[in-house]
Amino acid sequence: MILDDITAAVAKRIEQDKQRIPPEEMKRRAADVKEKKDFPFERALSHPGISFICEVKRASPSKGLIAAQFPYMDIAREYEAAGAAAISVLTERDYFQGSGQYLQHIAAAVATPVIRKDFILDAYQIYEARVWGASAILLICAILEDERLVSFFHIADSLGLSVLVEAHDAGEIQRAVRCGARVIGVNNRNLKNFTVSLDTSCRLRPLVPKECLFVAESGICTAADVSCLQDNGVDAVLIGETLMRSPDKKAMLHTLAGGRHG
Ligand SMILES: O=P(O)(O)OC[C@@H](O)[C@@H](O)c1c[nH]c2ccccc12
Repeated sequence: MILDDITAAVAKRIEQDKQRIPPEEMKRRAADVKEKKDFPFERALSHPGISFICEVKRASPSKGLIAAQFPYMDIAREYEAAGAAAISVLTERDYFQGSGQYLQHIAAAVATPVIRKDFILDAYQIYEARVWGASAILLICAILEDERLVSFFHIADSLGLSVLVEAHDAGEIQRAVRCGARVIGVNNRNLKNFTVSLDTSCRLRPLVPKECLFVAESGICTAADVSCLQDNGVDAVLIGETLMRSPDKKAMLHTLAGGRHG
């Protein structure tokens, strides 16, 4: 299964990274980061109306190479200028052609909160995210048992990092709520077989308490998709491919927002 292949590759990378910067050193560097810990990611998504999390993604296992040209700094600045509430940066190297460097450079250049999009399997990656300047991380229920989900949530929280907890079915939503998540995302893409259905978000929305922010992720292509999700009580949408393939990202974001944005 693809998810197992990805997590195996990520686990290997983590071990290599720990050789370069040992865990104790990474932890120390994270503690030294001076920025305020006031959860800007959550604040940005709390604004009235639907918020857009725009993703910087070069490739994916389901779509292959998405952006042959990848001027990631220009892309991030364009998202910011277009009014993105947050910017998601893929940092997974083997399957998404991402990099921690992309995140580090982008977070240093924009005021918009940045979320580290990766397969977090080890607390080391959470300290790394803080060192790189992220405001939030993704935790995926499907790859973390409860014990790690809870402990990673608390580590991130104590560092001032917001956590987007990703679920794909009712059981995972329950686990996300129980771990204390304040932001819950439903991935419309099934990571086991890559099928996409926006109905997944709409079906699961009522299972998430009103106090939580709800993010619909993946497969969002049109203004009709966005307005349908908004009608179903979604607070924010996470959009990658549609924006990455669009030569004029600002115009595309405006279109997706039904002309009400940017
Ligand atoms: O490109 P899309 O279909 O708009 O999807 C964006 C985002 O939701 C997707 O990249 C994603 C959602 N959850 C993930 C977990 C890991 C890697 C990637 C993802």
